[in-house]
Amino acid sequence: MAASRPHDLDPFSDHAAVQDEREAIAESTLAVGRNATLTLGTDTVIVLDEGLRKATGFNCFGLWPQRTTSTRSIPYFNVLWAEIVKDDLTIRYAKPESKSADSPVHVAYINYTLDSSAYTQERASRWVHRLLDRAYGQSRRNKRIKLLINPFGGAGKASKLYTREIEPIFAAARCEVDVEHTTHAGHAVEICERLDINAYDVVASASGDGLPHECINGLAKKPNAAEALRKVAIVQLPCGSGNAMSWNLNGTGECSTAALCIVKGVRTPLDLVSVTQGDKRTISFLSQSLGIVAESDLGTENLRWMGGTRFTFGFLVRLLGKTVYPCEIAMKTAIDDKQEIRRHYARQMVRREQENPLLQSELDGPLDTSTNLGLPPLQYGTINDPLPTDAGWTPLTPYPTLGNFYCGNMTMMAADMPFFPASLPSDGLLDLVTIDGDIGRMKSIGLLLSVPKGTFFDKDCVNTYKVQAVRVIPRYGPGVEDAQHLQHKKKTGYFSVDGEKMPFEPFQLEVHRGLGTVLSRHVGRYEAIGPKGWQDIEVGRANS
Ligand SMILES: Nc1ncnc2c1ncn2[C@@H]1O[C@H](COP(=O)(O)OP(=O)(O)OP(=O)(O)O)[C@@H](O)[C@H]1O
Repeated sequence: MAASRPHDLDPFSDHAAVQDEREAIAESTLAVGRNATLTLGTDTVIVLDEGLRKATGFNCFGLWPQRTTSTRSIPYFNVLWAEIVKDDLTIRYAKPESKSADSPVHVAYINYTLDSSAYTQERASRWVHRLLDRAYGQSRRNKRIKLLINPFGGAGKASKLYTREIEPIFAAARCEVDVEHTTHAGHAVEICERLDINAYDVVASASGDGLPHECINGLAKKPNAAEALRKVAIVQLPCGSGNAMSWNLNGTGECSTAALCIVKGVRTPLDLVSVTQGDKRTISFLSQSLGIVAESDLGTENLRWMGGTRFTFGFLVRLLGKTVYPCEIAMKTAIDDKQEIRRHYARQMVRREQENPLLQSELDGPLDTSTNLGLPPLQYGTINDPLPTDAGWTPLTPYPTLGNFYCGNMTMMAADMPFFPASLPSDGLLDLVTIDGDIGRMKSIGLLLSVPKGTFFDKDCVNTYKVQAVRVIPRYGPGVEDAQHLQHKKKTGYFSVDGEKMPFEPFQLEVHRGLGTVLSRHVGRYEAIGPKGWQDIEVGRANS
């Protein structure tokens, strides 16, 4: 039989390769006691242990104990750490509390005593090495984390959530954590402005999206801002009400699962946006809104007692009132057609697949040293400069019946709120949506309901663009006489950046490709499904 032929007689057999493969298989399994083995599988560690086979009751005749399985598999993603101390091999892992996709996790472990022979110890130590290689892949081990807790975040629960759900995961993963509580608004900006960027890999905020926004702006104030934003990854442990950063990068609103995702997170460059107003430059990572979204959030602070429903309530009140927010808008547009936006998304996703095995240093690209590592200069000037006339800029155009101006740099604005399905972390483009405020009421309500269903992008009344820069001049609010004739003259206005209230005055946005760094579950993409139909678009692999 061919299978039993010695390999040296088989002209098609590569003896060395077969031998290597046999050794690899033998090396991947470790005997840990008389009745137990640990095997490095494709995606999981397989634990085969007769001791796991427990009697759990009796069969229908009540005679024989029923047996459970003697195997268990632990996904590499969930393995937090493995080590041998004296003769004890311990693997600590994050165990989901239920089978639901967004289940919280808690730390669990398996432990075996090895025989103390030099041979076993050496083999086991090699095996642990290989397990950790697989468990961490491209992700950095023993991350050094500066952890900021907003004690008022998440209705005051952030400190408790940290102690109960987050700290045990970081401790089990052997991360070095330096905790600091913020004592006032703007404290995270001060901490990050002073941060020693060589001492930490990550700044994590146990908070809503407000603290990550402050952290980015703190790093942006350093004289070596570009270097700091490149070196230190900004992440969120979801303790607020929206938690968009965590939903986009880790696909979870659970603190413990987010902690696991940070332990295993890979560095991903993130586009950041400069917002100029007057003489001030603010950096944004998530969204910029004017009109109905900004007002539903910032204009309903007096309704905080309503919890999360205050946003929907504010939205409906303004929709039903057909509120309009007249503005003048000029934009530097890159793509203004929905099918082209889908094609762009498909191309970028193919590119991500191809670049996945690349080293992180290659993914980041070279750092621009022409600015002495400070913030990049503004290519289109500030709001105070004359409107650029470069190709691609539209003239300043009146939008007399605008209902919503909404720019997004991430897909999800909160759980079940995929307002920007085509957004990508580092395509160098912002996703802009404009909607008229005078559309019919039924249409408006349908629009609101279409967001969680994922059909918002395809609605005819939703205008979508990919832009590099935008200038907006509100023509409503205090001191604007020409708003008088409008159906609902507004006494004031709201402009929101990353959910934070900004002065209500003209502004200009400019995106900086990959200026920031975050940790994500998958290299270079969000945990989102993308605009409907993008998978059906053929994009050439070679020229993608
Ligand atoms: N000790 C503190 N006292 C008062 N304000 C603080 C303190 N620490 C942080 N802040 C401010 O709280 C604001 C909101 O924080 P954050 O977004 O993290 O939490 P949240 O409001 O619970 O979440 P969400 O924005 O999702 O509702 C931030 O802008 C920050 O400046």
